[in-house]
Amino acid sequence: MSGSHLATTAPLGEPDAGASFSAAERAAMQAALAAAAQGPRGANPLVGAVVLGTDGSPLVTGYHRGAGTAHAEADAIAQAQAAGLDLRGASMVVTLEPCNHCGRTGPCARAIINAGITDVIYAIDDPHDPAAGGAVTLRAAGVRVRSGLAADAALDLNRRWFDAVAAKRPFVTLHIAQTLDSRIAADDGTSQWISSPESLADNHALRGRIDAILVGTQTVLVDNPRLTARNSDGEESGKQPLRAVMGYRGIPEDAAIHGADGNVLHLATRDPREALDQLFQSGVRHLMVEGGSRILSAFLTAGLVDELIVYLAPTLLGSGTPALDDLGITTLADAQQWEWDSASGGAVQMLGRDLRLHLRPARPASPASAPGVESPAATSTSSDTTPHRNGADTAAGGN
Ligand SMILES: NC(=O)C1=CN([C@@H]2O[C@H](COP(=O)(O)OP(=O)(O)OC[C@H]3O[C@@H](n4cnc5c(N)ncnc54)[C@H](OP(=O)(O)O)[C@@H]3O)[C@@H](O)[C@H]2O)C=CC1
Ligand SMILES: Nc1c(N[C@@H]2O[C@H](COP(=O)(O)O)[C@@H](O)[C@H]2O)[nH]c(=O)[nH]c1=O
Repeated sequence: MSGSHLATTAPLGEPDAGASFSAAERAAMQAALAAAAQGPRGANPLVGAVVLGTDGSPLVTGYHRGAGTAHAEADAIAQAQAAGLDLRGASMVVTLEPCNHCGRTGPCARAIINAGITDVIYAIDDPHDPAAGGAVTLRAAGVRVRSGLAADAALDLNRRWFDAVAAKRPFVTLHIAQTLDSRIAADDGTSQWISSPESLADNHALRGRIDAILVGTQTVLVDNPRLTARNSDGEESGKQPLRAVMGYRGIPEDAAIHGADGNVLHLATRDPREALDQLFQSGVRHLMVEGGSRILSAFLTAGLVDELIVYLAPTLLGSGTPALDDLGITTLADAQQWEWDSASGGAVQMLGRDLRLHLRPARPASPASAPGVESPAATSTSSDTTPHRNGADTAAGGN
């Protein structure tokens, strides 16, 4: 999965047209998809894996917990080894083709072979060059490999991640900490704090997982923020994100954002795509856009937001800075549509007195999806052998 950084335009491979799957394998794939959804969205795709014993019964379930941690397959194998299970002759059901590269956590194809697993069933291809994919390595070692099971669901789980990688830009999480009446600051510019301590802790945990955090120049001038990841004692904790500021105006020399490490990037642009390009070139694969309203709106208008986290406080201001500026929408038909994202902690969480709302862009509407018109996509269950993504909008990924 750390191979997400290796973008390519190679199309995903075709599913195994003739592959058939047992009821136990189908059930295991559903469990693997559910496990995958427990991971955090970000630089790597969500991936889950279930190991089945020789009698088809599930032995262990693993999933990927984010960049730098064990891949789903390695997580499952480690659990099995910790439990003293012998995996020789076992099957592995996984939501993405096992990786074949040595990232930070070692190639999963090799780990599967070493564990003695003899059957691998995966949903969709690792969109790296297929010739370099884990399936090739597994088959060469005599492992029986089948793919295409629940391909639609597996693709949908990470669809915005696939899009981001194809576009060679970071995965973008948007943060809004707002009042019930959609204000992110009061009329006099005060805003600390609208969020509950629990929401702030959640936000700091997120800051510790991302590669970079971005605000507008106005937020730097008004708030003089540090933008570090800190623990409940206010101390910097763990990995710190690159701090990025977007806008033409310069950053004051004495601004707190410089910090002790000076790990700050001034993006002298008002173009979100240009900002993302510069961040991508700096190695950023997961960006959190923190605000303020004009920056949030610029990314939303450009369609460059993959995940939305709204901390909603039961507070009213009546006036002040609105969460969002103009999105260029003048009629309801052009409204942006979002859907609740049940992955990565769920769609709605209570954080102290706040609600944490988690959303992702709705799937593009098809003409048949108007009210009263039954959409085949909405009514059919996920096909097990539908074609994988077509090559046009796919790129790198990998597990
Ligand atoms: N509650 C919350 O979650 C948060 C609240 N805030 C609050 O938000 C307020 C600031 O919000 P806001 O005034 O909207 O300022 P922003 O922080 O969004 O910064 C706006 C500035 O960014 C530059 N800029 C860069 N790209 C664009 C673009 N595409 N469109 C417009 N401007 C761009 C412009 O400055 P330039 O002339 O330099 O180009 C512009 O003046 C503060 O009061 C702060 O406290 C901020 C973050 C989070
Ligand atoms: N007011 C507000 C937020 N404000 C954001 O936090 C920044 C301050 O960061 P720091 O200096 O590191 O503590 C500020 O500039 C703005 O980006 N965030 C939230 O989660 N909830 C809130 O109520």
